[in-house]
Amino acid sequence: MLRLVCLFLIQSDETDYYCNNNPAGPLTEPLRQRICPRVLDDETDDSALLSPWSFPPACVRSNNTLAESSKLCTYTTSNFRGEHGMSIVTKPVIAAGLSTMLQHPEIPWLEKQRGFPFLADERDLYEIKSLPGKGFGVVAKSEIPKDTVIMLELPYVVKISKSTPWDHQGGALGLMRQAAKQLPQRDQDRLLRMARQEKGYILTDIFQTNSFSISVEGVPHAALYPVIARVNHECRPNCITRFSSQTLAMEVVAHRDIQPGEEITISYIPLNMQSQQRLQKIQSWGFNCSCSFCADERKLAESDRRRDGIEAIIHGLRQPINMSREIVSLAITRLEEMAEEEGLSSQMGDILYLVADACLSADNFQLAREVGEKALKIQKRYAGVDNERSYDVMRLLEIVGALEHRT
Ligand SMILES: C[S@@+](CC[C@H](N)C(=O)[O-])C[C@H]1O[C@@H](n2cnc3c(N)ncnc32)[C@H](O)[C@@H]1O
Repeated sequence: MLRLVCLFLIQSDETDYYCNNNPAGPLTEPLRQRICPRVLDDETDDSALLSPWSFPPACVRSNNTLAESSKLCTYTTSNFRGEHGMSIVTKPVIAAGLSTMLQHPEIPWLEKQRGFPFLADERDLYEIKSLPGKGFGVVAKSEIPKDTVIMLELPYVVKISKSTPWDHQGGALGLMRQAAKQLPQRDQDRLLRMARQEKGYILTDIFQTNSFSISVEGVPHAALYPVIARVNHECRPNCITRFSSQTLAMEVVAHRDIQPGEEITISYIPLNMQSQQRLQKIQSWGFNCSCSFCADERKLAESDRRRDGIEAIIHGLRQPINMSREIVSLAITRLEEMAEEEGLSSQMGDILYLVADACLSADNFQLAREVGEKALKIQKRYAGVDNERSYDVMRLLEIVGALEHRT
C-alpha cells in the first residue's frame, strides 16, 4: 500500500494545528483531528500546550523574511521513550509534526511492516576500544551473523541542516547551546565525551565529527547518536546503517558475517562513489581514511572500473533502443553480479530505482512497476520501511500506477 509523506495543516479560528499524517501508521482522520498538536513557539503562553516538551521553546527569527519567514527554536524532552533526553533545533511546524510521533508512536504497526522489532541483539557483541590512528572504535567480541542488529539508538541532539537564515548574531549557535544545556546532566556528559577535532566551537566540532544526516518530517537534519558515533568509517564496510524516520531510531546492521576481533565499520558516505570522490568527501569530514581498502591501489583501480561499469549499464538503459524486457532483465542480472562483487548489494535498491526510472522514461510502465517493486523490497530491508529512500521508490510507483491507469 502506498502512503505519501505529507503533513496536514488544520486551520482553526485563532491558530494553526499541525499534524503528522504518519505515513507509516494507520492514523485515521478522527484520530488525527484529536491528536494534532498546536504549533508551539516562544510566544505561546498556554503552558498546558507544552507537552511532550519539558521546557518552553527558545526561538530566533531569521534575518531574511523573504526567503525564510519562520522562526527556529529549541525543543527538549527530558525523557525520549524512557531512554534519555532529546533536544531538537528546528522549525516550529516540524517540531509540531514530531510531537505527534513522540506522543503517539505507531511502533507496533511499523514493526509489523518490517517484520521484526526495533531491538538490538541483546548479546554482548562488541566492545569500544582505542584503535591505532583512529581514536576509539568498535570491535566484535563474538561471531556476528549477517543481518544482526548490532546497535539501535535514539538521537540525543538533532538540528536542522540548513540554518543559515538564523545564523546572524549567533542565533542558531545560541539555540544549540540551549539544546545541550537542557538535556539531563548524564546526557550532556555523554555528548561531551564524543570525538572531536579540537577546532572551533565545541558543539559545532562535535556535530562536524559525529553527526548523521537524517530526515525529520521530510526535511534534512543532522543528528547525534553517541554510541553509534564510535563506529569508524571503512570504504567497504561490514555493516550498514538503517534509519527510521517515524521513530528516529538509527540501527547498525551486519551486512555480512563478522568474526570476533574484527572492527565493526560503516561507510560515512554513499557507498557508490568513485575513490577520488570518496577521498574528497572523507577529507571534508576532517580526516584521511586509513582503511585497508584505500591502502591497496590495485583494489581501488579494480573497484573504480567496476563502478564505472555499473554506471555505464544504467546509462545504456536510458537509450530507448535498449528498452526491452530481455535487455533490462540481462542488465539487472549483470548489475546484481557487479554490486555483489563490489560489496554494494545493500545499494541494489538504489540501483534498481534508477533502472525503474529509465523504464518509466521510456514509457514502459509494466517493466517500471516490476523493477520498482523489486527495488522497494530491497530498500525496505536495507534502508528501512519508513526511510526517504523507500519513499522515493513509493513515489515512483505511484506515478507509474497513475500513468498505467490513464493508458
Ligand atoms: C564518528 S567518529 C568515529 C569514532 C571516533 N574514532 C572516536 O574516537 O570516537 C569520526 C572520527 O573517527 C576517526 N575515523 C573514523 N574512521 C576513520 C578511518 N577510516 N581512518 C582514520 N580515522 C578514522 C576520524 O578522526 C573521524 O573524524
